[in-house]
Amino acid sequence: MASPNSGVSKVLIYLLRRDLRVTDNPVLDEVARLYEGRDSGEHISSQPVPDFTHLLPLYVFPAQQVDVSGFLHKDARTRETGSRKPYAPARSQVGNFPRTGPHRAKFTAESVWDLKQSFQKLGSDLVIRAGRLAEVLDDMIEQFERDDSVLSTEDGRLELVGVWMTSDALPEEKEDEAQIKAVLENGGKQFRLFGDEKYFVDDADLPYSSMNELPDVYTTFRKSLEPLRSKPRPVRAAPQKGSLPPFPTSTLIPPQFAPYEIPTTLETLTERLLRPLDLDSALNFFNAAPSEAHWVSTYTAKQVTNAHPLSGGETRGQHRVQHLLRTGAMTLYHETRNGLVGEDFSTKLSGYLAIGALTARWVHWQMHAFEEGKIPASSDKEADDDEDEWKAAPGFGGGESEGTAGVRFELLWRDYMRLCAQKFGARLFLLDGFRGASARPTTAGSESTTSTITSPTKSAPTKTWRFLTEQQEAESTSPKPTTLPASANNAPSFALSTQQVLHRFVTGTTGIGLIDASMRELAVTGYTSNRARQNCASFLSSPSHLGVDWRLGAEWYECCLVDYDGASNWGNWQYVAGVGNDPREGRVFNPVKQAVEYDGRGEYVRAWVAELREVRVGEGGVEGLMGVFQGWRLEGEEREGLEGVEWVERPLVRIPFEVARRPREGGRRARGGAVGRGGGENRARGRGGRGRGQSRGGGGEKGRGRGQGGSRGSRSGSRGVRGQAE
Ligand SMILES: Cc1cc2nc3c(=O)[nH]c(=O)nc-3n(C[C@H](O)[C@H](O)[C@H](O)COP(=O)(O)OP(=O)(O)OC[C@H]3O[C@@H](n4cnc5c(N)ncnc54)[C@H](O)[C@@H]3O)c2cc1C
Repeated sequence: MASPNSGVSKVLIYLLRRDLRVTDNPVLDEVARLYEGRDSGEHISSQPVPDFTHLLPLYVFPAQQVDVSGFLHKDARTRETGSRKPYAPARSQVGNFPRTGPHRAKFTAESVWDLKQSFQKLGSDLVIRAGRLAEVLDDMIEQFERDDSVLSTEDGRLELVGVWMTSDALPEEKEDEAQIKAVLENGGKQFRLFGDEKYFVDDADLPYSSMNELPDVYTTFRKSLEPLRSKPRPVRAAPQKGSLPPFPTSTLIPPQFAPYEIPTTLETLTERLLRPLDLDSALNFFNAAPSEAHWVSTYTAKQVTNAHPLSGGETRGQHRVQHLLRTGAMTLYHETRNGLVGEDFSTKLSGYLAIGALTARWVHWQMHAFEEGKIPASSDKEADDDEDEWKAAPGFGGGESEGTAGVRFELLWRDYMRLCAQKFGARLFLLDGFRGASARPTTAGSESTTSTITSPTKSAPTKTWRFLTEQQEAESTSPKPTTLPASANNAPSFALSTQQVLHRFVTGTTGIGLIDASMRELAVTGYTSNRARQNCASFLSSPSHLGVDWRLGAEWYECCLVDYDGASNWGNWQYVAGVGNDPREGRVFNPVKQAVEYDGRGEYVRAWVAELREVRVGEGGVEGLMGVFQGWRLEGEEREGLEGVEWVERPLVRIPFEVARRPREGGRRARGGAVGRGGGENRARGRGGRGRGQSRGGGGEKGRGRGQGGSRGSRSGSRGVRGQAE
């Protein structure tokens, strides 16, 4: 190792993307190991070690994914190298939506800032830039190397020795990696890609010699890895103060290239990111967000709150895990996970996992410690380790519970989605999905799987889609309907363009309560539950409902979700749209039946569809809620004040659905459930049936481990429900 004081600082850049953490971080672990001269013989790679004296952690807001126009300098100055043309706004391909909406922009800013503070606590720092990744690095190298650079001062000079970064499974990120590699290697610098270790099972422990062997069915994949509790590798320790090489003299670090400038506080960073993202004016129904003043319920005093009020960052993510364990929410997860209202019905860890602020195996080991009766160690010293409180937590020291096992089960879904993305490459984004008969074999991006990928075992059934533009329609080979399906709509003369249908879908004005509640919640908070996501995805894509090109839904989710993760989002959309890895053909969610089962008091729908809050549902139980679940069914006095409301008068779809009385002792009825005739995806499995060996889907089956109707299911007792499809 060269001495830090030799005048020339040999700089290694650690370029961070979706690995925004210091704990359980393979790159930092390796850097610290080399810097400290530790050699346990466990080096991550056999590549030559560059001679570095300083570490420069770098995060770049990627201009193709995030609109960076808010960073434009108001008097864009021109440097000698010439000012660059500003980047075009980052928009999605099919629907032209902003690729990163306000919720994730804010969450990302918080995560980046938290990381910066963590590096500062370690005696280092994080440099923030904006642009295309390879261009930012290219510019930095050029600045480093110019002899006449204003950066070469009596303080010394920086010399870049290499760039290390974590690999990613998606094609766009792979392209970035290839471009960065080319830039580095042209300049004679080292480029090193580390495995992405934020997942549950390490790549090296998968029982496949190539991605071609990855099963097309999740259950088969899961079974090949059971028992899940024994699968994750140990976490890598967080670096300690002094264990990382020093941060280079900041005056020597090349500035952000023109015409952009980088804000210097979290507040301004967030403000600049949000500046171009004016979702509110596009969706001016936002005043429909639940507020206590509007919340009227004769059934419950529970107030509806934002289900995802969480801020970004590793520190907050670690707190969240500790909170879930300490309150028993993780232990009870199997009972609550299909909830729709509240903060703790599910873990809400997805945002932290997506951005790499937490790793799935870190979550596993926290649960493991808890299960073994040990207070999980947190790197956050502020956490209050009140021993008595921990000991009183449900499940503490009780071994693996149904709840913690359920969380492991879900975390593995995330692994599976990512491996599918790796296996099928760009097919993740194709209309006919993984199953696409028309898709050409793709070369997977992974270095370990460069072989040509064959089609999955099942080909895509022929589907009809409504497209947004004539051009998209012309480019597609599938048959296209021109109006909404008359049978479902029940109003054949009512023909809207796809654009109008899509607008009503994303603004939560379809006329189907569960869908509208979820789409409004998504736009307002950046989160909606898995149950609601499945229903919305099915409703948009199914030919018996809207039959719209599912990629538009996936893109809208990409825009809005705080927890957007390319593989999980597009993989789940494919799954529900019937072009992905769902082994069952033609499954359709009936959002009215689902509302009856999972929102049996109408709390969720009435929280988010403010127009329905005043509707009196009487004592009619589920029957009385039919007008909440489909506004057009409101009659007489119930309809007062809603005359002329477009989605009440002319819903996009009318779903025939009746509530049938059943003798109490007769039909099959699950705990708290409203179900007489069970729909396929929600069949009762009883408390104990956590579902090992049961088939369920990423976008689909979530009924395991809880009665049909779920912990928040209808309390309608002796009533059964009948409806179309499921
Ligand atoms: C149409 C659709 C789109 C989706 N888009 C995304 C997305 O962009 N990002 C994302 O993280 N999840 C996505 N999911 C999966 C799932 O809905 C979310 O992970 C979950 O709702 C997040 O809430 P949670 O953290 O409380 O989940 P929990 O129920 O607490 O689950 C724990 C963790 O397991 C993982 N997980 C759970 N279910 C799935 C699943 N089906 N697929 C992959 N991972 C899963 C998540 O990391 C989650 O944080 C999508 C699902 C559907 C049906």
